[in-house]
Amino acid sequence: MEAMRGGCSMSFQISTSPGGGKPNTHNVLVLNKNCNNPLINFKDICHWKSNTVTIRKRKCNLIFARCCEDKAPKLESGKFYSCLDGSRLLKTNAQAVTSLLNGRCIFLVGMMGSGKSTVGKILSEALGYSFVDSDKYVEQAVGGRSVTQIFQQCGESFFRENESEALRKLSSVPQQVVATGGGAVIRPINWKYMKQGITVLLSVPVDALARRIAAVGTDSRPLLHFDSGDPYTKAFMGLFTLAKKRSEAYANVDATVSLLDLAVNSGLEDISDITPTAIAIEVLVQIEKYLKGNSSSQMFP
Ligand SMILES: Nc1ncnc2c1ncn2[C@@H]1O[C@H](COP(=O)(O)OP(=O)(O)OP(=O)(O)O)[C@@H](O)[C@H]1O
Ligand SMILES: O=C(O)C1=C[C@@H](O)[C@@H](O)[C@H](O)C1
Repeated sequence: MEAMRGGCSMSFQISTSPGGGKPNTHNVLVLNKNCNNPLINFKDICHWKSNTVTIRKRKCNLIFARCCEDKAPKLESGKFYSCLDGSRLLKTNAQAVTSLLNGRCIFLVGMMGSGKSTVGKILSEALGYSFVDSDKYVEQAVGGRSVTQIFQQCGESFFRENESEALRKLSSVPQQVVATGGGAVIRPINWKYMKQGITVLLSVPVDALARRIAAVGTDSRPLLHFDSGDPYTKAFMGLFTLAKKRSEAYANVDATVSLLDLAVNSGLEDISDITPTAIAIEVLVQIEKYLKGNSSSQMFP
């Protein structure tokens, strides 16, 4: 029992059934993390066993404990990301993926507001990569005009030409995380450029996208400019139509991070409870899965 004292900040109920033939006891998995906020009162534990295991290349002390029924912690299983120290987990995952990437870029794709820039910045920092926002790259390339101004003054096809040119140039530079524009997926030539690296889709339900965009307004999103409706309705209507049109194009990605799946697997009811760091970690997990299952991983380019 001394080994646990001053130890566990995180605990996990892995079984709600009575444990090991002892009535009124529950099996509990405790992750020992050297902090002074135990979720289980040690006097409630009637039996325990400790084991060191490696989870995603990180050594953890797992303690399988059995405690009285009404004293079992009320946490649901699967809350790894919210419980573990996110930034350390991010670093560990980034280290594992860096060597597999061999300098290849990551192209984050997804609808407007899906979090490509927010998550991309976190990822780039963890990997020691540069971060580039393709919309901002285009804005600079055409003399500092905003995306909205480009759409209004020169039309969408002019913007798309410049977007393709930006992706062509970006695809020849190693070690970058690129947040692509939401519509980058619609031109086949862009896939040729993006496939020089690893493409990852951030899949977010339209309702959540509309809420995020409505919170900051639709001014900077020319494809969501409608005459009538409140900001949420305008955003929802436009995003719904675009998402439907683009669903096949988005399916070309190498890996997908679905916020709905992530919420379910983490035991969260609301996807807005998933932090950008947790999403960045999941991007790395999915990239690792993709690269390990893909024997054609080569050195950049
Ligand atoms: N995980 C998240 N939870 C809640 N809000 C988020 C999350 N990620 C991003 N946001 C918010 O959503 C909005 C859009 O995020 P961001 O700019 O990163 O998306 P994007 O995919 O790069 O958009 P665009 O393609 O239009 O540039 C921002 O206000 C951001 O703060
Ligand atoms: O979804 C889209 O087509 C767009 C998304 C933005 O990132 C910008 O690239 C532009 O507003 C168009």
